[in-house]
Amino acid sequence: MSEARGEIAYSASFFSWFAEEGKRAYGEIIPATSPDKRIMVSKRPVGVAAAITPWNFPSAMIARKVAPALAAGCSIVVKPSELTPFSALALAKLALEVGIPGGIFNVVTGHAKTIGPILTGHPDIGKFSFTGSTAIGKLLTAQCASTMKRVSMELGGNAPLLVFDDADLDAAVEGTIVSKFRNSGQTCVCANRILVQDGIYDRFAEALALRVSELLVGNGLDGETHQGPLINQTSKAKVLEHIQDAVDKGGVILTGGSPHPTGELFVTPTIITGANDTMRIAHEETFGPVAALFRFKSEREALAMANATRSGLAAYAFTRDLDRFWRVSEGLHAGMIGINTGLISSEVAPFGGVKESGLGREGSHFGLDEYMELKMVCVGTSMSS
Ligand SMILES: NC(=O)c1ccc[n+]([C@@H]2O[C@H](COP(=O)([O-])OP(=O)(O)OC[C@H]3O[C@@H](n4cnc5c(N)ncnc54)[C@H](O)[C@@H]3O)[C@@H](O)[C@H]2O)c1
Ligand SMILES: O=CCCC(=O)O
Repeated sequence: MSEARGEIAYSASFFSWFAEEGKRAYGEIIPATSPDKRIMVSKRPVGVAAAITPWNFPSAMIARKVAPALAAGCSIVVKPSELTPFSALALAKLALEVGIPGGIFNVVTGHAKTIGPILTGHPDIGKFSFTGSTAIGKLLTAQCASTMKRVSMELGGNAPLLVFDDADLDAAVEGTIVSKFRNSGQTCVCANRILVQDGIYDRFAEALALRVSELLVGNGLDGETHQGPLINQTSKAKVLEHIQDAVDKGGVILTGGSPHPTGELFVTPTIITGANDTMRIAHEETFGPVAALFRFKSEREALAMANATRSGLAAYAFTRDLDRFWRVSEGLHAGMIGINTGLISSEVAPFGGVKESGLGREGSHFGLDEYMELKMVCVGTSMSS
């Protein structure tokens, strides 16, 4: 319940922010190369936008697209995940109630493979924005090519979280909990690989395992609960497979490691030490409450391990060394870097990835540009200055 309340406040923040930012969609006057010309650039709405969104954060992932689309002057059609259609319908109903005219914010629920090609292939749709898995993102990007739509892709991650010997241990433990266990490990920016330097590894593992074993797993409607269920059986099976695979390849479970008795979709928050590169958890997004701890010796080795992935959404590092902060934040290949924090998302900051984690940004003034085109007007004039 507390996560859900947080998500709704987060969703609302995008509407407030973009409602203001729409006022600042300024163009430019550019000095021309000859005295008898004037050059004006304005920002225009890209036209009808379409979006397909995932089940995790079923309101916020829609708000991050609809708010800038409306601020830019676009109407939008959203197809939410079939697992969470009601959040989208509730948002559309609220839009009507606050006076947004019918037909501006539209929701279509139904069969993804039927609706998808219409949204990606319709010539009257100027912009397609997707949040979801990398595999589906690639498919939909290819579909958009036929009409050369503007595309935004917010895709999967495999975030590294680096803990250096000089880190504040308590801050690193708390930051890891926030990053790894938010929404029971089901966020695209969740730390997926925890890389810990040799000198602090054992102390960090012990302190993290203690804190994680104290997390309260239970019915999400109980106010005190920290960890709720996974979305479905497929997701739970994948999480348990990652745990088993890690154990088979030499990993040691410090806490958790099994389903949780609360209900059939629950997994006990898990810490695994001795993680290595042969494990599935090193290469695949786990999307569940499992933290695998890899060991490294040098900063150079840590950066090489962190960047050895085709994903590039978020990355985190815990250090108190100022020079290291600069080297690491510049050396990590990700669209978003958290230094000494596990929580990086907000409506004012650009959210998005590099490499196969996607294209484009949501939030901030960059997020508004995703729904606007530049139009240049070059004017001939008899005035020479
Ligand atoms: N980068 C981000 O901002 C961000 C945010 C949230 C989630 N994600 C990613 O989303 C994934 C989890 O969400 P998911 O399981 O819903 O992802 P998913 O890719 O399975 O589904 C996302 C959406 O695509 C639709 N879809 C599936 N197949 C389709 C097809 N063939 N044609 C058209 N639409 C299709 C689904 O119905 C759903 O609405 C994770 O990989 C996570 O990292 C990324
Ligand atoms: O799951 C991805 C979105 C979570 C966030 O906005 O921080």
